[in-house]
Amino acid sequence: MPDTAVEVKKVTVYKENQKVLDNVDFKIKEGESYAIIGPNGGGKSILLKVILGLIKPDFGTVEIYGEEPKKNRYLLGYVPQFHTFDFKYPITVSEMVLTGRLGHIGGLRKKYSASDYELVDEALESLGISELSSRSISEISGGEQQRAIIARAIVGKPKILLLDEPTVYVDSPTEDKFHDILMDLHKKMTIVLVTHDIGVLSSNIDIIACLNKKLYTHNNNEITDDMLLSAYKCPVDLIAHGLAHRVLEKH
Ligand SMILES: Nc1ncnc2c1ncn2[C@@H]1O[C@H](COP(=O)(O)OP(=O)(O)OP(=O)(O)O)[C@@H](O)[C@H]1O
Repeated sequence: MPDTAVEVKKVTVYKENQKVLDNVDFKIKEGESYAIIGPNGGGKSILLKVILGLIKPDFGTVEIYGEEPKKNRYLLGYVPQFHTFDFKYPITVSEMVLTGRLGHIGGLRKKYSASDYELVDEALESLGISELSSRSISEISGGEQQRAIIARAIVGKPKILLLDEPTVYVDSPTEDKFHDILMDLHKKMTIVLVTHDIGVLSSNIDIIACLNKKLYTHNNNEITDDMLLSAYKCPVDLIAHGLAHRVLEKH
């Protein structure tokens, strides 16, 4: 298997005649943790969907371990934005996590096997929520729901985990624990993280990029003034815990 996990080659995407990604070009090596920050509407969620193969670029290509995303989709785990989940749905935490195995039960079987249930137990344990397995998803806290979503994404044993704003709705003490969880997952898989929250971007993130239609990065974990100025189009100072950015000067 090639050691480049994700390769985004000169990708341009239009939505309603507007360019939302402009010639975005980068590689993520196997085992790297890659964070993408940027202003609202900058194209972060679209980029994740392009990597997942859910949106086909108008120009350019994406490769997951050298193949088009559709072919290697099973290597990807996806944690969508929290608000896309309906937590009023009457199922337990383990039933919700089990749905993450759906894409992996192929052929005529179409039934979960004992190993699917074992993988659910393993995922719940790695997220520290084993004791919640038989609780209803509507009756656990927001931070616990967030972990359940991540457990659902990793139960398919992905090699690459894509997370879209995983700390939204998570308070600061929970966020500290979330950070540990993220670093633990990073030992096992490549991480691609979209976030507004600079608190998550510790020194453990390998590469940080700013996205506002175009992608700006120095291929290291520094956020420099020129990256911010290019992406946010105004002088900004990123601050931790929730706020996307603080504008320093009138713009
Ligand atoms: N289905 C769609 N049809 C038309 N425009 C869309 C569609 N989806 C997204 N867009 C537009 O594409 C741009 C990028 O959207 P995207 O959701 O990727 O931004 P984002 O960086 O994830 O923003 P946020 O930080 O607010 O979540 C936005 O201007 C958005 O309005």
